[in-house]
Amino acid sequence: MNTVVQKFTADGITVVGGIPSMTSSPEEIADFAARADVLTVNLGTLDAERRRVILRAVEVVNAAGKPWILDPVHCDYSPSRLAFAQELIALGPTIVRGNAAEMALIGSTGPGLRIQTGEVDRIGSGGEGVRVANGHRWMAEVTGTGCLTGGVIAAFMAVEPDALVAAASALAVTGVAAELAAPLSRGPGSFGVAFLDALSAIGERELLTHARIHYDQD
Ligand SMILES: Nc1ncnc2c1ncn2[C@@H]1O[C@H](COP(=O)(O)OP(=O)(O)O)[C@@H](O)[C@H]1O
Ligand SMILES: Cc1ncsc1CCOP(=O)(O)O
Ligand SMILES: [Mg+2]
Repeated sequence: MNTVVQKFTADGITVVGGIPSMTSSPEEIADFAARADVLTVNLGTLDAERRRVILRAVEVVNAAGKPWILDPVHCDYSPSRLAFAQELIALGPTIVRGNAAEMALIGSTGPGLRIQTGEVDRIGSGGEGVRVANGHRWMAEVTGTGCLTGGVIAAFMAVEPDALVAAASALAVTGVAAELAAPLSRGPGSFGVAFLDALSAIGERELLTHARIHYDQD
């Protein structure tokens, strides 16, 4: 996980019932990855040590056959980061999630499920896939909503083996939480707090009435 939005992302995972750990030390990463149900690899504040730690974590979860998600944060600003993201994609992430600018450069995600978030989230590529149309524009004005969304998808992957179902559910839950939080907020600052409150309180009734999930087929 990057160093910028660790707390916000950890809170998002916690309120949906997960147990987050932002571990990045070489001495500990193998033990934490071995214990985890799912790994999130977030490239937001990449450095030489983080690269080594990420490769070790991926090695451990791949050997155990556990799912992992890659967030290629800001790979559109650095050829070196983009190359590392491609190196990781060759190692077989279950999901790659990024914003439109990042995913435009990432291109193919191989067998990994591709997710492009934005005003409408697009899960899958080609003719078949799912669109989730929930969310609020203030999500784009709070740093870390993409990272948090990736963390919530990871939490759902820990309990739902079908990556597409896990991702569509997680994106609907975060998007509906944002829609419920916005009318209670004065702007992006209070929205960030209200969003965590809504995410912790959201239930079946809110989802059934607000979720906008569309399934596209060729
Ligand atoms: N204009 C928007 N309207 C509704 N939801 C949005 C909007 N922009 C982003 N989101 C939501 O915010 C979250 C982060 O998406 P995005 O901004 O694409 O990622 P990142 O923060 O990595 O750039 C996603 O859950 C997405 O659905
Ligand atoms: C600003 C920033 N710089 C390095 S990581 C990061 C957070 C990015 O978060 P998000 O992509 O979810 O807005
Ligand atoms: Mg991002």
